[in-house]
Amino acid sequence: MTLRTYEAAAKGRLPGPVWDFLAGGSGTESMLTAGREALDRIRLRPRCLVDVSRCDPGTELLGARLAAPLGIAPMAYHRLADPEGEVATARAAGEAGALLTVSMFASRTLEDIAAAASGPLWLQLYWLKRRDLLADLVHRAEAAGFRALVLTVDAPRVASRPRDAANGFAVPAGIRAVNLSPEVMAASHGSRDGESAIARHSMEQFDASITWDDLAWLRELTSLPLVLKGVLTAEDAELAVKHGVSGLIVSNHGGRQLDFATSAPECLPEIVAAVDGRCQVVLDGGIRHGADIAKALCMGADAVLTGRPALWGLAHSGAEGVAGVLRLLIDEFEEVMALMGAPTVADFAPSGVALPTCCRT
Ligand SMILES: Cc1cc2nc3c(=O)[nH]c(=O)nc-3n(C[C@H](O)[C@H](O)[C@H](O)COP(=O)(O)O)c2cc1C
Ligand SMILES: CC(C)CC(=O)C(=O)O
Repeated sequence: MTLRTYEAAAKGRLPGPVWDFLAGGSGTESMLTAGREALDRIRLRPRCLVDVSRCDPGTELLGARLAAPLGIAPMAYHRLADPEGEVATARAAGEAGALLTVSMFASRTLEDIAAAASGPLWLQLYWLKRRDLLADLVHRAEAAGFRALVLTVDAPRVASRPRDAANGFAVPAGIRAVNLSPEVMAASHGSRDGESAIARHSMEQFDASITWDDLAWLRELTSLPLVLKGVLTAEDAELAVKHGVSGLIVSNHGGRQLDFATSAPECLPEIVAAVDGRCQVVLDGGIRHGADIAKALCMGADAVLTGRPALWGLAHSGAEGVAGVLRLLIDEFEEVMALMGAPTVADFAPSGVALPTCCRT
């Protein structure tokens, strides 16, 4: 199996509009390829005659032990891909020793997901106008043993996504964001020609007025570490550190938000430099090979997240498929460690990559 096989199988199994929702991007879809192209242009600089008879891909992220610097990005509605949804994903992530970031729009309850998980869980949030619902989710996540909160900051609204608009995409009946009340999620359902219900829902329910000052409200609610997802500039990284965040996820939202943005791998070096070790940094978007993990680590990331490949695995064969996808990435990473002369994650340094000009600070 390769990731391509999982992808082809998922495409074959899922209804067209669901596939388009998973695979699609915003605007001209320029960002579906931009990050990938940047990653491909980064070349690895291996060292030789290093003892790599034992390679250990293990690491720690926000205090949690991981089998490799790898996690699953938050994605809404895993039940679109498999009836067990996030429960299957959590089992697989635990088995592989990978982090799972659960979307606020998960289609299984936080408690069921936590019961199936044997590895660390983070909860992702969009800032809803209904702060009482955010507070409730945060308290439930704490009680269920989630280890961190991820606030997605690149989506004051869901961007225009031509495929979803053309399909009049709506969340199918029978699949729900079960951690939120049906009234608040109603706009996500019910197809209308030429309009994405996901986008309509975000305009109705997301609070687009929040600013850095509002983070204090979230921080006072909980002692869980706060991670911001979607930061793409050194300026915002600096502000995030000043506001006491524990981590940043450098991300273009898988090409689904700002079209023509600088891509996440291009921004990573400037963000790592700005942060200067004051919080952890994770790269997200287009991670499709173990070598991508190595490249991210050399540029100073602590870990990476993969998104769509996990859903391809889930659509292919449920928990087994997700575990297969994670295993592929981790096995490839281990091989890259050996061939790079980097027996531990700490051995990946800036000298391990030749960066194209687009990725230089
Ligand atoms: C179907 C789908 C649903 C997503 N849902 C969310 C979400 O609920 N919250 C969020 O912060 N990001 C969401 N994302 C973005 C991912 O977290 C991640 O940034 C992106 O998928 C990474 O790129 P990749 O798919 O190329 O690995 C979603 C992405 C996809 C493909
Ligand atoms: C339900 C959506 C808001 C989930 C999302 O973030 C996405 O589709 O990119």
